[in-house]
Amino acid sequence: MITVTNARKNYGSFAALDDVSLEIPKGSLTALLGPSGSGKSTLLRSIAGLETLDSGAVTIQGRDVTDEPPQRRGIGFVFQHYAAFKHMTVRDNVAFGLSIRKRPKAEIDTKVNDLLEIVGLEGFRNRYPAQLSGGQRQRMALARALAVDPQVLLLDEPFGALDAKVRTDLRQWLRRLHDEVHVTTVLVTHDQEEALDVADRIAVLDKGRIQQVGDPVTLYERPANDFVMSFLGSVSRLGDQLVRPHDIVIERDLATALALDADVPGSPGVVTAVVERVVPLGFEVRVDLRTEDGAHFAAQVSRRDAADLQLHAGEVVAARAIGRSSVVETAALAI
Ligand SMILES: Nc1ncnc2c1ncn2[C@@H]1O[C@H](COP(=O)(O)OP(=O)(O)OP(=O)(O)O)[C@@H](O)[C@H]1O
Repeated sequence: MITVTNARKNYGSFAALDDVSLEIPKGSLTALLGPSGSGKSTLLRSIAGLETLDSGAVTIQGRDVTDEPPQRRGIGFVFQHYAAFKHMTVRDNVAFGLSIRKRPKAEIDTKVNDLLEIVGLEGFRNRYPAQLSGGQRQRMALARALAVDPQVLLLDEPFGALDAKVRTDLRQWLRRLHDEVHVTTVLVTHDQEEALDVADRIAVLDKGRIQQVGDPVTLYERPANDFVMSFLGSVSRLGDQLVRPHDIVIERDLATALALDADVPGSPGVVTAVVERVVPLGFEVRVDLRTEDGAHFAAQVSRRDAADLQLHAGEVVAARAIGRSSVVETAALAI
């Protein structure tokens, strides 16, 4: 387990970490998720010992490491842009940490072979970093970080510089790797889909503060505040409520919508709006809407519902939200 207690870090008068406390369970894959400048990297680097906290404490597996240098914290670190030794082969790059610790050659060979297999680079051991793709370089970086059996693996946007397809492949690969090696892993990302996809737990940061910590389902279904809700997925604003575009049911009968609305306590009520666009998104259809007072929002419905409803631009609809994180229903009124 990693604990961070009351961590503060200021740059001048700017608080990059503003009293952050966090527990990262042993063996978990925890994502630090937040927008640019929210303090994710500062928090990760403080766990690594690459930043010194102004106040607060960090423990790793029960040991207070607040005043320990990075090399004594038992961590492996992978950055967005991996600084590989260009003149060394993949094998030597992965072996580096073991070689400087003067491990016996046979042990190094076995370990490096195992790691290259785990990261799927067995056939690349004699190549140089320049002869690898970006994704392969990041996998080499992970093998190198894992070589010294770290207690904790810290990843700062490790796939941030890669294109979308490689990113998606690598995050699924990282999840499988984690299930295999079980090393406590902390992943910094600004990509909510990446966090929801790979992490067991997500800590959402904004303005140097933790907004919520929980498993992906809890954060998505029961966000602690509007910031978390908006950051973890698209939202529509209906009246003064935030709702997920998915949580919208469209009917063509306004009277039914009003009757349903009356049954739901806490509903923000029926909002009438004009359909602006009907956008096919593959499995689903997004319906862009505009309320009478000019506010834009979107509903997302299944292709089948969209086909049944035969919605067209220009029609007046009535949107109904029954709760910020529960089902929202929209009734359409043909004109
Ligand atoms: N060495 C520094 N000197 C001054 N300000 C800094 C320094 N390092 C970080 N900051 C500031 O602290 C804030 C938090 O930075 P941090 O890198 O932790 O954010 P982040 O959430 O990781 O953002 P990003 O996703 O853009 O990397 C930012 O506003 C940044 O400008």
